[in-house]
Amino acid sequence: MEKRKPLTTARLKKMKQAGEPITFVTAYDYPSAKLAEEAGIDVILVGDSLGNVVLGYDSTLPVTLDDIVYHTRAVVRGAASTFIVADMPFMSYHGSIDHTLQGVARLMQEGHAKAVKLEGGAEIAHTVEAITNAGVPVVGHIGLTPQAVHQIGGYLIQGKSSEQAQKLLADAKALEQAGAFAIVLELVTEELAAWISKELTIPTIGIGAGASCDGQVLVFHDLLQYGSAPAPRKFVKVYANVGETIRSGIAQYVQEVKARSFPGPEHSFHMDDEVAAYLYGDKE
Ligand SMILES: Nc1nc(=O)c2c([nH]1)NC[C@@H]1CN(c3ccc(C(=O)N[C@@H](CCC(=O)O)C(=O)O)cc3)CN21
Ligand SMILES: CC(C)C(=O)C(=O)O
Repeated sequence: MEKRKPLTTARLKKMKQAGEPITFVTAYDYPSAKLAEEAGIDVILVGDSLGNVVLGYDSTLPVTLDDIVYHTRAVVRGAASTFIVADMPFMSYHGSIDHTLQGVARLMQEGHAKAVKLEGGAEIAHTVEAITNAGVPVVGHIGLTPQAVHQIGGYLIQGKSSEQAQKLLADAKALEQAGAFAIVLELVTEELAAWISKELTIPTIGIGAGASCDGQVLVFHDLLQYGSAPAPRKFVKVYANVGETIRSGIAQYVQEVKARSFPGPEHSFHMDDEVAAYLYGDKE
């Protein structure tokens, strides 16, 4: 495969200016990251959707900083040439700035991420600014912010009214002003995403936000139907059915072991004939 130039935050801004779509996908371990890199993805996000799709929780709230560090390390080993963003988990950036920066430091120094992502708008702009001032690139995330699911009252589309839409635009601008180099727009209308994308100089990365965003992001397990993810949501397109491939592969293995057709002679190791003959008592 052709070697690509390493991606930078400056290059992402140029891609927006040039109208070149930016591709993000989540990944959480070595093989998924390696495959994403080989497939030519621009950016890998070690999202806290980890909690849902890999750890089996029913929300992202139980995910810890340790979880993200551990998985980010594995992703970096699998995709050493890809720009990797690590999610700041629930409650890891709402205490003191010192506490927040300690968490950011762990994601960068132990996880080897190149950037971090935080959910929230104008109310966290000062935090985004402090992280940026420490030399760490930040991705914002507005619209549906799953860490606030209990406040929002569900995984609902955001920004449908004109007041909400104006607030989300103001949030996006506050994040840009605070130094964010990209903003994820999650589950907002296509119209609002188009408006925000036009008003910002930094790229917008949409998930359930329509085609006018500067880039797109999907959860690995959703687009590949890998594992126990529920029926695909409206904003997901299924590109492969890895879960079915895995299930049928294991089912065939089970069936062949039960039938004693695996392992076959070609999978087995053998002694020299004389040694075998000796052991079987054919000693004369
Ligand atoms: N597997 C997975 N994929 C994701 O995209 C994802 C996660 N997990 N976990 C963290 C958040 C939660 N997300 C979600 C979860 C549910 C809906 C959902 O059910 N949406 C409805 C629309 C709701 C409405 O009409 O307002 C849908 O049908 O798409 C959307 C995003 C996105 N993120
Ligand atoms: C869905 C994406 C944007 C995310 O935040 C995650 O994977 O946690």
